[in-house]
Amino acid sequence: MIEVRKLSKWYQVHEREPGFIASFKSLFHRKFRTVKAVDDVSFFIPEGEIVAFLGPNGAGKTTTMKVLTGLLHPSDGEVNVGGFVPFQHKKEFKKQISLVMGQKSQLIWDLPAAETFLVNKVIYEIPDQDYEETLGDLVQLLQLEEVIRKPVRQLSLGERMKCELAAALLHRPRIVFLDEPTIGLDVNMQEVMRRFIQDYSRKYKATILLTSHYMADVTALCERVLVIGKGRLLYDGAINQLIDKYAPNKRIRLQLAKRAHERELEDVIHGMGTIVHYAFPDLDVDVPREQVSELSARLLSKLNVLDLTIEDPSMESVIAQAFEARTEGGSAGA
Ligand SMILES: Nc1ncnc2c1ncn2[C@@H]1O[C@H](COP(=O)(O)OP(=O)(O)OP(=O)(O)O)[C@@H](O)[C@H]1O
Repeated sequence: MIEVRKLSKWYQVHEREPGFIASFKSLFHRKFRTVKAVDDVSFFIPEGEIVAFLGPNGAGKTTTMKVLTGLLHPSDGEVNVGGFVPFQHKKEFKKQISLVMGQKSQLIWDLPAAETFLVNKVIYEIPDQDYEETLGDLVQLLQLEEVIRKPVRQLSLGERMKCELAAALLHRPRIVFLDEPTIGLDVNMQEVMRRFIQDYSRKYKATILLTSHYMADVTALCERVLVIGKGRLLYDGAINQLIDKYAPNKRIRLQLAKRAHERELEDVIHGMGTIVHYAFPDLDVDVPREQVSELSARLLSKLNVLDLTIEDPSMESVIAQAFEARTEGGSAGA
């Protein structure tokens, strides 16, 4: 469904030195530098799969998505999306895909979202009956009855993002690219979006490639992840294996009611975890995932605890570990 073979995308960046004279000279002698945003990347995503595309800032995720949606021409390599070559801009191709960018809006700011929906109906030539049916579904699933009648500028970020998704999915694309769809949303709204993305993929057998900096999005939606760093594909495989390999621990954070000596704490932890921070009343302990419940129970029974929370490592730290391991000489793939 999405086939990427040895894709590279380079940008030519104009190098300008600071200062007026240097700027003036650069009008006549332009210096360029090549940025390899995507470098020899290959992967295949079959129909109906939701895959996360992860990597630190500037890794090349958005550039890859732009090539896959036909917004950019590849510098090298081949790309096939749903049977089409994206940069040929075939009308049929546009009807099959959608790109949602959490930080960019396609909605018309001063009008209600319902008006943008009508514009999209015309652009994508959606038949009346399909339009009514899909719109009804989207409005119901995303609880948009009231929201789509207000001017977009009056909407909250969460309401606007729901409308962005609805606008992008009205033509029922079979392949959806989601660039940070939950960015800036509160925890409840992130959950609503995740459930919706999952339902949409199931209902329409849609293939989804998504980027997100939130670990919860990735673990809830995807079994497979692609990790990219400095334009190179570092990992392509199961998220569980990525986490087992690069994030084997969880962090238990405690607030103690009574001061305890560090030696006493070590006795309670009993080699099951490692104290990473202790400044009364706060205590942080890293523990292998499989021992989280046993150690939590032990800490609660042996210490005077006011509060206990269990945290996953951030996606950034998992990726940073994968990146370090790869630059020390690993290879992409589980
Ligand atoms: N239009 C452009 N001209 C020149 N360089 C660009 C352009 N767009 C992106 N780049 C560079 O290409 C590299 C990859 O950028 P890209 O936006 O694809 O990364 P990303 O993984 O999506 O990052 P983020 O998570 O910050 O969105 C970066 O070094 C960026 O500065």
